[in-house]
Amino acid sequence: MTDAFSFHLLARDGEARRGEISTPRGTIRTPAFMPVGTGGTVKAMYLDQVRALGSDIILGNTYHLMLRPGAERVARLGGLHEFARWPYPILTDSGGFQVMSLSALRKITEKGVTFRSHVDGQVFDMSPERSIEIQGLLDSDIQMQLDECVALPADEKEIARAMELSLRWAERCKTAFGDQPGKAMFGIVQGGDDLKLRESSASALAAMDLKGYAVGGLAVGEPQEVMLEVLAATCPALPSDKPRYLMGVGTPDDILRSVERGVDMFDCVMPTRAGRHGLAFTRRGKINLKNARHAEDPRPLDEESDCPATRDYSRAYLHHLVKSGEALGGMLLTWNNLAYYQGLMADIRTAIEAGRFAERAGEIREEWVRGDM
Ligand SMILES: CNc1nc2cc3c(=O)[nH]c(N)nc3c(CCc3ccccc3)c2[nH]1
Repeated sequence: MTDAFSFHLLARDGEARRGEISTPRGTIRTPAFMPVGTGGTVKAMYLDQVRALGSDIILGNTYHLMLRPGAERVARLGGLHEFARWPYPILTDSGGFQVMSLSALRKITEKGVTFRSHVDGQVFDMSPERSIEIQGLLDSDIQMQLDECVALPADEKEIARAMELSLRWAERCKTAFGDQPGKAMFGIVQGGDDLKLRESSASALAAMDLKGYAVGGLAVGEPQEVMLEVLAATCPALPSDKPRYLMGVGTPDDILRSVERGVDMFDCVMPTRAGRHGLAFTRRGKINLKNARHAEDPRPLDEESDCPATRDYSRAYLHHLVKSGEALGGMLLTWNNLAYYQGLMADIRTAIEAGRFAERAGEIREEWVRGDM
């Protein structure tokens, strides 16, 4: 255990990196998938199951927690780790993205964002300083700067305005965060699909000498090739000795292609949300358990898995649970999906260590399309 926050590169394979982030609350093996635990819970899971699947870190959400139960209340109850009984690292978002996607009446000025809560209509002001204060009250280990993520398509002037505002907010967040050895504040690269703006955002953030860097403004509906182009232009402009976090990404294929371009950390609601909607990720591709073809299929999702949800329950039973809206359906499929995602990340980490990431990625993709026997 250590009292500092540090990133160590253990191996490289092309642009793909195998690393480790050491924090006082534990080590994060990268490339890492971070399950989304928005309100202090990973939906339909017990956190000790989440841990047992190999999750080194989960995400919390400033926007949701500040509205309910309130950041000061969580602090009075000992912080988010105590509140949710998760003693390992937590990363929290700054709230700006959620304001733009969830709240009504939102106004952005130099000072910050003003918004009306989607819970009870109460109006809130959130400045970069207040966002960092809230993340501190939550006792978050990795805190994100407040930023403005513009919805694409947008014109170049609008993208530039939001990118430059986000840089000024990064400076203010860095000042507000100050010097907290065991914690980190990450900057967020913006710039839409404009590669020049992306490069200037990344370079300006790199000059701030932050402990980590996120690539924001993506996974907002753009085609995969646009995301990949942005990554190819952005990652090289970021320091190679700091972690890179691609926000909101993604499908298994997105993750493989982003690791290939130098990304270390990922978050996505896909495995948990899809699980609650009857969708199972397997190494032979996706299976929609709502489909009637599973009604009498006695096979488990994957007999070779060591996850009980994947190995011990028939597709017929999962189909029945999903069709009848039983809570256990979402629980078992969420368990399966997180097991699949964490298994994929472990597979990726091993392949990079062995210098065979490209080959392994090809084998993984090939198995998806070979389809389900
Ligand atoms: C799904 N796609 C997606 N694209 C994103 C872009 C941004 C962005 O440009 N700026 C910020 N601050 N966050 C973003 C997020 C939210 C990620 C998150 C969710 C929950 C907890 C912790 C973190 C995004 N998510």
